[in-house]
Amino acid sequence: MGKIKLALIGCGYLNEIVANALKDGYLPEYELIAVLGKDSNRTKAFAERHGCKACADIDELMGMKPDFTAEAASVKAIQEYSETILNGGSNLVVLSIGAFADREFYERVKNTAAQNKRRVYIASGAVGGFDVLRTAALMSPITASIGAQKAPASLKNTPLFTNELMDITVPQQVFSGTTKEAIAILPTKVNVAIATALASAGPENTTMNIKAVPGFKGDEYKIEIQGEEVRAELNIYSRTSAIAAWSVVEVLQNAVAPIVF
Ligand SMILES: NC(=O)C1=CN([C@@H]2O[C@H](COP(=O)(O)OP(=O)(O)OC[C@H]3O[C@@H](n4cnc5c(N)ncnc54)[C@H](OP(=O)(O)O)[C@@H]3O)[C@@H](O)[C@H]2O)C=CC1
Ligand SMILES: O=C([O-])CC(=O)C(=O)O
Repeated sequence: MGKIKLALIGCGYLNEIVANALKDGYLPEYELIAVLGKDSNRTKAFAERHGCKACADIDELMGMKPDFTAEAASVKAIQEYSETILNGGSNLVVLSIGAFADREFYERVKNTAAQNKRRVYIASGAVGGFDVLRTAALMSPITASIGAQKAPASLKNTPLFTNELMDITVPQQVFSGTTKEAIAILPTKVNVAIATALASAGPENTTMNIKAVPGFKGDEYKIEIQGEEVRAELNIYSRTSAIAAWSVVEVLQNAVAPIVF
């Protein structure tokens, strides 16, 4: 039997890790066939490094008939391409989960996947524990929250950044609200919050707070849920966002594994 055809959307930091993991033998069932980026030179360079086709647009990518398409690009990419990917007969692995904060879009993508007998896989990204969140939410209504610690500099080029943040000497809360409000202002920083919310109390009902912590390196998330019988607290620290790429590798392994987690 031939290998499962994998296409990638995004040719940046995370998909470089995914493509290297494939090269290093973590995904022996798959072959990388194509990549779609934004900048054509970067896309071509990535394709050359990894021995696959550089595609200029989503139609060219889908023309390669991928079985799985893994996204590490942007919320906009998921908004623009998801339905084309599913209608084209590919499963979809998503990291820019923030796109699904929009209920109507989420339902549309869900229906498109079902109609095409394909699946959308929500990668655990920089957090995890979605199994326990989903299980608890089945048993009773739950409350859910996610707290994030980030370095002040990591908030640059976002509405939460002020120059004063670079001089703080104690942690400072910079955001408090719902996960839906958080992703609207931080589309590249809190996809984890929407993934957590979709697995628990929903984007409108899951609360989020973000603290800027001086001298902090990496990201730390604390997820807390409370149901009638189940309480869970999950703390996930990652020094870099590489964990998100490896979570895609884990999804791809799980999708073809005889024993499924
Ligand atoms: N769920 C999670 O836990 C996490 C999710 N993420 C998400 O993953 C995304 C990728 O992260 P990372 O690899 O570090 O980012 P990079 O900026 O390194 O790479 C992003 C890549 O996607 C490409 N891209 C962006 N928009 C589009 C588009 N519309 N169509 C095609 N290609 C596109 C970029 O192209 P170009 O180079 O031309 O700009 C670039 O190649 C982030 O934007 C973030 O939203 C990140 C970390 C954790
Ligand atoms: O890397 C992280 O910690 C999380 C992130 O960017 C996201 O959720 O979009």
